[in-house]
Amino acid sequence: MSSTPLVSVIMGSKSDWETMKHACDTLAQFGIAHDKRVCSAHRTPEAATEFARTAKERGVKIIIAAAGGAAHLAGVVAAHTPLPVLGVPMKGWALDGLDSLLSTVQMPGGIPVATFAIGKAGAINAALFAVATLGLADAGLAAKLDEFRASQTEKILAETLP
Ligand SMILES: Nc1c(C(=O)O)ncn1[C@@H]1O[C@H](COP(=O)(O)O)[C@@H](O)[C@H]1O
Repeated sequence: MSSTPLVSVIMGSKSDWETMKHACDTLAQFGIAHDKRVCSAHRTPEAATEFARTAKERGVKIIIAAAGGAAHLAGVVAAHTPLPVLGVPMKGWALDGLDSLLSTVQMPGGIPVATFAIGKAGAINAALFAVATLGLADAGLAAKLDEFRASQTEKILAETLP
C-alpha cells in the first residue's frame, strides 16, 4: 500500500509470514493502508524499540504484533507506545503455540496487549478488529465491515453437508 500506513504489522521472524500474510490480506481486502516488517524484541531489540517509539508520530493508529515461543514482541512494543497493540501468538514448536499465547496475553496490569487466537484465525481476527476500530471514525469502512459480515453469514447459511 502506498499511502501512510494506518496499521503496522510486525512479526518476530520471517517464518511467521505464512500466518501473518492472512492479516495483511484482510487489511488489503478492506483497503486499509498498512506496512509490514520483521522485528524482534530479542534479536533486534534496538530496532523494535525504535519502531514502537516512533510509530505514533509516523501516523500509525494500530499495531499488530505477532511472535512465537517466548513471544515478548507485542508486550515490549506496547511498553514503548500508547497505540493499541494487537498480539497474535504463532503456532509451532514443542508447545504448539500455547507458550506464544501465554507469553502474549499475560501482561502486567497497566500495559495492555489485546491478544487473539493462535495462528491464522488470530491473524485474520486481529485485522478485522483493526477494521472495526478504524470504522468507528470512518462510516465507509464500517459499512464495508457490515457487508463482509452479512456475506459471511449468507455463505455459512448456504452451506450443505454431504
Ligand atoms: N518470539 C519471538 C521474538 C520476540 O518476541 O521478540 N522474536 C522472534 N520470536 C519468534 O521466534 C520464532 C522462531 O523464529 P525463527 O523461525 O526465525 O527461528 C518465531 O515465531 C518468532 O516470532
